[in-house]
Amino acid sequence: MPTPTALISEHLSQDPADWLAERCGVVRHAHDQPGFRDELARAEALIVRTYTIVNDDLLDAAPRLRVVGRAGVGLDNIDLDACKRRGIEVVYTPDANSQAVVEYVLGLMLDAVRPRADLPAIADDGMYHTMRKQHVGRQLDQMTLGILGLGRIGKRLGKAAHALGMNLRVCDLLPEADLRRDVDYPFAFVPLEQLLADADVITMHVDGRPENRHLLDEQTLGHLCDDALLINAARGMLIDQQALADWAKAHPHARVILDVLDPEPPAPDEPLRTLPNVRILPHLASRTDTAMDNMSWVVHDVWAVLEGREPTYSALPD
Ligand SMILES: NC(=O)C1=CN([C@@H]2O[C@H](COP(=O)(O)OP(=O)(O)OC[C@H]3O[C@@H](n4cnc5c(N)ncnc54)[C@H](O)[C@@H]3O)[C@@H](O)[C@H]2O)C=CC1
Ligand SMILES: O=C(O)C(=O)COP(=O)(O)O
Repeated sequence: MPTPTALISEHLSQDPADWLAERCGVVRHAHDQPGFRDELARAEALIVRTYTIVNDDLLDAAPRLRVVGRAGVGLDNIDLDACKRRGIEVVYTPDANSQAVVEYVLGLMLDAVRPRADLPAIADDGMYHTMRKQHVGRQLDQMTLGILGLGRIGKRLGKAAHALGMNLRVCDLLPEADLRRDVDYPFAFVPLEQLLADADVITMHVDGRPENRHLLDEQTLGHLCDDALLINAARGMLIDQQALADWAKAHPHARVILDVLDPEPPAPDEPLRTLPNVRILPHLASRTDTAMDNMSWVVHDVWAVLEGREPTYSALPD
């Protein structure tokens, strides 16, 4: 076969990129830089992460494309139907960053109930004793965790949270029996509204399918406890941000941690930016060296498709 070209439009670790370059042409060109469409016109493979929007408009400019590799998990930036219609395979890396997300969310929870990282250095003995009086935290084993979405990430997080003694509530679209088959720890399976009402900490791990847009809106947010801690490290589009800002303003004892927003980065006038009980983080959940490498090995499946072999992980239904 003539040597195909793979176009890499976002970060990819060096070793996987080198591995692919030993097999085919590799071009790195950022999706938001001039000249991207010219490279796209020559590419048989496109390797993306979160921010390259693969829709009809992009695919119209990619007549030779045979495979899109998503280095990562979320597929909401890729129009799977459009790819399928054109016979373009989509491959991705399920579970490549689950552990990174779990450790990140656990860290956020631990720090929220008992802050350590931001404590000032001890200046004198008076401050030493004052700090001991002031900094009394809470324990996770006294809390209920609501996991919205018991998929790959949610299941691992549930295991860790159970090991720490947390009481678990779970909401998922899948049948309860299917979920229980995959986990060996106890949880209560509840509807969304009950999960929001019962939990001290709510963590979101559902996917960004279009129907999930504004899953948390003014109505559903109204079920949260006044002092809830809400963490979203899944997708920004899951939450109506104006409704969340209104809710956070009205509930000063509640806290919100958002690793993801819609759009990213958030608009300069995004109301959530200025609220003292809202913390915005720049989509960091998957950013460990291990997870970034794991995701980048999507090149294995990209190359499999280019060679006419079955990929290990196809994002397209048969
Ligand atoms: N912030 C970050 O860096 C990262 C974010 N993510 C996001 O996390 C999402 C979840 O990842 P995985 O656990 O691997 O996905 P998954 O597909 O294994 O799990 C998603 C679960 O959510 C459930 N679900 C979907 N819609 C629902 C709804 N409306 N109500 C209740 N349950 C619902 C599904 O049935 C499934 O069990 C990804 O789709 C991605 O968007 C993933 C990795 C890193
Ligand atoms: O895998 C996912 O869904 C992610 O959100 C990972 O984010 P990234 O593409 O590594 O910035």
